[in-house]
Amino acid sequence: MRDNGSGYRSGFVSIIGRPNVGKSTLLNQIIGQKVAIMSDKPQTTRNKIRGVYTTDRFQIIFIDTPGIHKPKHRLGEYMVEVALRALREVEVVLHVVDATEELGGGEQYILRTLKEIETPVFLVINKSDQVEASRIDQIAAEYCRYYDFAEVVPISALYGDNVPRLLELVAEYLPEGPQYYPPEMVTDQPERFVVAEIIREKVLHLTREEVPHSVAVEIEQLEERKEGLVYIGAVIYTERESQKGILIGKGGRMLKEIGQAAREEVENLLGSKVFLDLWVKVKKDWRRDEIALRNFGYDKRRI
Ligand SMILES: Nc1nc2c(ncn2[C@@H]2O[C@H](COP(=O)(O)OP(=O)(O)OP(=O)(O)O)[C@@H](O)[C@H]2O)c(=O)[nH]1
Repeated sequence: MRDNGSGYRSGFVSIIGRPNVGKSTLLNQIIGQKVAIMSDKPQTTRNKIRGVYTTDRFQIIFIDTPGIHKPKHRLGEYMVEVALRALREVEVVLHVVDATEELGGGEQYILRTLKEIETPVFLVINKSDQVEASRIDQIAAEYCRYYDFAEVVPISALYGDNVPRLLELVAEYLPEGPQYYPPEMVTDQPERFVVAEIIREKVLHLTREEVPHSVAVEIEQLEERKEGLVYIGAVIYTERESQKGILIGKGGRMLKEIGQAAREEVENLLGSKVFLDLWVKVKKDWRRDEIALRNFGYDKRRI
């Protein structure tokens, strides 16, 4: 770890934006490996650090902060407050918008709410590969009518266009600080954890209602069996027998679908063929069980 005073800069950055604007794609482009899990269901991410980007001059730690959504009920208002508090604690907020979408009411709500924080907010206009260059200026002007952005940066998260420039700009806003994490570390989530998250993501995508949030995944084994083939033994835990039934599905169809989708993605992550051995077990009320929570990686002491 470097000391203060060396000119080294470091700090925490949050990526926010409406669903589907490309937040996960951006993070993956920056970190260069799949670390963020993508899902269309809220509260997918339970762990805080999503990625670390290190150079010899600066280190940016991307952390997860809840997004701002128009509250539909009292709890919603509370959640907006939680989100704002989190955004006040970072050095820079990257507000990602989709260049192919019109600036709608949901977006205006976010921009109004952001006025309650002092943190510098960048307008990151994503999917610039999809529109004419002249359109970018129009979009920038439209958004800047609602909010005084610290910087406006058009990018293509998918192709990486202008992403290095974005990172350099972020670095200018970071205070002098230590290198919190070793340079080779891109996430505080070990490989097993990322694999477990991928499986959990598939469960979230493919199941409904009460099942998703009662699920935890444990990787019991992850080892290279022979050249280019990795064996992974994983258990999906649920809280009730009925949920187990849903996860397995008729004739095992659901479990097969989950396994297939997860396997393809894990193969991309690990860069090798994968044999994914997936099991479903019931661990009654695991969410209220401290030891089970710790075993699944939700350790309060590490947060
Ligand atoms: N053409 C183009 N497509 C992009 C770009 N960035 C993201 N996408 C696509 O947009 C879709 C949504 O991207 P995600 O990264 O999942 O979006 P997100 O904001 O993380 O979405 P949520 O997890 O729902 O909040 C995906 O199909 C991406 O491939 C881009 O720069 N150009």
